[in-house]
Amino acid sequence: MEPEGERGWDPQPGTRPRTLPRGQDRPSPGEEQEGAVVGRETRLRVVLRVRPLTCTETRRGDRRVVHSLGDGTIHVSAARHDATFGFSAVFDAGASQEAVFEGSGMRQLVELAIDGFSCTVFAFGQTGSGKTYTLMGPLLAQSETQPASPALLGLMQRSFACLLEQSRSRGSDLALSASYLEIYNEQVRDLLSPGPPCALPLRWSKTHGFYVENQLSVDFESLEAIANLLLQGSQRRQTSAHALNRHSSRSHALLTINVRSRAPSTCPGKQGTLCFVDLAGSERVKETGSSGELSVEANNINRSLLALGHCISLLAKPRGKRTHIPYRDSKLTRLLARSLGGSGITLMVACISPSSHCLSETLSTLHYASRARRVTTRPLANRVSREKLLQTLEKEIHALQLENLSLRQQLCLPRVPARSMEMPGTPPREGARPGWGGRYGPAGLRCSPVEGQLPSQGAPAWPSLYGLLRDFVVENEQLRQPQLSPDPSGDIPAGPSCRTTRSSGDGQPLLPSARTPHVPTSHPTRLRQPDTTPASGSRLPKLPPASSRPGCPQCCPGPANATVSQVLPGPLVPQPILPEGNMGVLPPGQEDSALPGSHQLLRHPQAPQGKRRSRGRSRSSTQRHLLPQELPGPERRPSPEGRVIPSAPPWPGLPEPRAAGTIPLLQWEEAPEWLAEQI
Ligand SMILES: Nc1ncnc2c1ncn2[C@@H]1O[C@H](COP(=O)(O)OP(=O)(O)OP(=O)(O)O)[C@@H](O)[C@H]1O
Repeated sequence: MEPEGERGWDPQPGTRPRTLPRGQDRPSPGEEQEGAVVGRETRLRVVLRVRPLTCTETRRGDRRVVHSLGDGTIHVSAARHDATFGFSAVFDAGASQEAVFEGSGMRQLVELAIDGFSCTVFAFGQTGSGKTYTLMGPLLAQSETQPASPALLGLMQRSFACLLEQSRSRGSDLALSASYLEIYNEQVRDLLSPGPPCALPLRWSKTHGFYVENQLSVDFESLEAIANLLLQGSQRRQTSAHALNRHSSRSHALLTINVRSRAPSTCPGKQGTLCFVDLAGSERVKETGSSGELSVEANNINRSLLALGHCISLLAKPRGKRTHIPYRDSKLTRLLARSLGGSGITLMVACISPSSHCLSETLSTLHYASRARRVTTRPLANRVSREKLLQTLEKEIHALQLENLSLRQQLCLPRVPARSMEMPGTPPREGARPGWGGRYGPAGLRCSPVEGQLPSQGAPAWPSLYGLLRDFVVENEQLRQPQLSPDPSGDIPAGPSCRTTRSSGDGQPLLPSARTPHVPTSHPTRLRQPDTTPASGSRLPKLPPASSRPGCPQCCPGPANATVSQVLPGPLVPQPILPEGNMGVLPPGQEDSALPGSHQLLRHPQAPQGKRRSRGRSRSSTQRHLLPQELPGPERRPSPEGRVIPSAPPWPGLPEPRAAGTIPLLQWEEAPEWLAEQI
């Protein structure tokens, strides 16, 4: 029995890292986060899973050389090897998937992610040792013919279910999104974006460490949606058959769930992540019979695992004696930097085969895992304060103004319409129609701060900032439409209120079931616009401000909801996907302001552009958005194939209160008249 404290972060309720009051126990500069911190030195938790002997191993007459002794210890007995290893938990060949989920502490990890921590679980071991099976169940093998039996579902699916269940039972309103990438031959590739895989840049920022630029994030609200994302992303992952595994993963895969709580305006919001890392297995080319491309892959896999092992050995030393940790030696170690040595909470699942044939690899995994148990992190919960959110919104507005201006220049339109460049708080000019300032300022809702100023306590600027932001986004969308997808029918060129998904038949079968329902062309949100062709010849349909779009009484939940959900392309809050080590995800809470250009969320360059879907947040819906590059210079835009389409606005978690009479909520029949008036 190992002493208390040697078991890694304890999965028992009540002994989890505590959240301290703000300002107490300040973290080191690189780790500074908004709001509460924990910062207590916490060991990685390492559990071991032994898979059963495979048919091939049994046929070959291999002997079992590992035996669980109970109480977290395992004994290896072979001719020249006799050793015992201790772990936080050991799951023998007979252990069910459920037992692994419950016994590994995975459930507690999910709760910690909801509490705002950056949590990581990664599986490692030799090829064919059961890593993918432990994390995902027999996902790929069975999906071709039939779905996996519920009893075989892995840690991932069980965690998704637990997350959604917890979210419901706590009554908390969680915004969930997922990103999924692989590191294949030292290239980081997005598994959720459509089209052929292309390498994404892995960058570093002084304040936020390593992050993947332009990674796609997909919102989800149901188990079915996230399970589909997992399945379809995994089908895009590189796999091959070799002598030891018919479905061998040739890349390291990182699936990250961002958990953002929509806290009331008075409290800071929590932003946690839950990252699943399915490492490719180490392999001896002689054993697997790999040659050609397979052996190149094997070399890259082994090299990155070696780099990981090296980092772990150095991290296992006491903090005071640690030298430089060479995270930069591989993409994998860069992305895991935060989980291993930073402020995350990490669970490692070591997987081994019991076969005598795999003895040396098994011993190597066991030594590796034992070392990892000495690694410590200082978990920090991520909080985002109102002030930070306001700053983000202001940056966002500024960026949108610039983008708007640039689009107008490209379209040879009048430089700036008076209303669109007014900042909240700017007094209206004599005789001018109420513009942004008028609609959202004193006469409308509440005063917003001028740039660089934070609102004083009790005078919240959110609604006006959100409204302003949203209107800029809508206007940008309108400006982009004529350039990007002229619609010869004269209909609104698929504005943000009528999104459709790329159908599975258009050569981009990605994630069909994970999306919001298609909005039929007859849906009232699909407005017809008067012809507003400008002198340049481009069509420039004008839409009413976002807030005034009529809702559909049949399928939109309510006026406020309808207004918001039909117009805006993005989800609630900026969802950058960068991280420092933690699976390529920036420490939540730092993301937004951290990244150059991350103030603006863009839909994926390759996203469908012809039609768009309604943003109704149906239970099984997903929305996709992407971290931008810097604004808005043409040289930073993706190629025509992957051009930047309208920015998805950051949508704060709080429902925006609209002052009665400021922006009319119209019945559908009243819309044309109101539109005409506006135009
Ligand atoms: N606990 C288990 N119970 C039953 N079958 C298992 C178990 N673990 C693994 N297997 C089976 O062993 C085979 C190899 O498993 P898996 O693909 O998960 O290995 P892996 O470690 O991910 O390999 P690679 O590194 O090559 O991707 C699969 O056929 C899987 O179904």
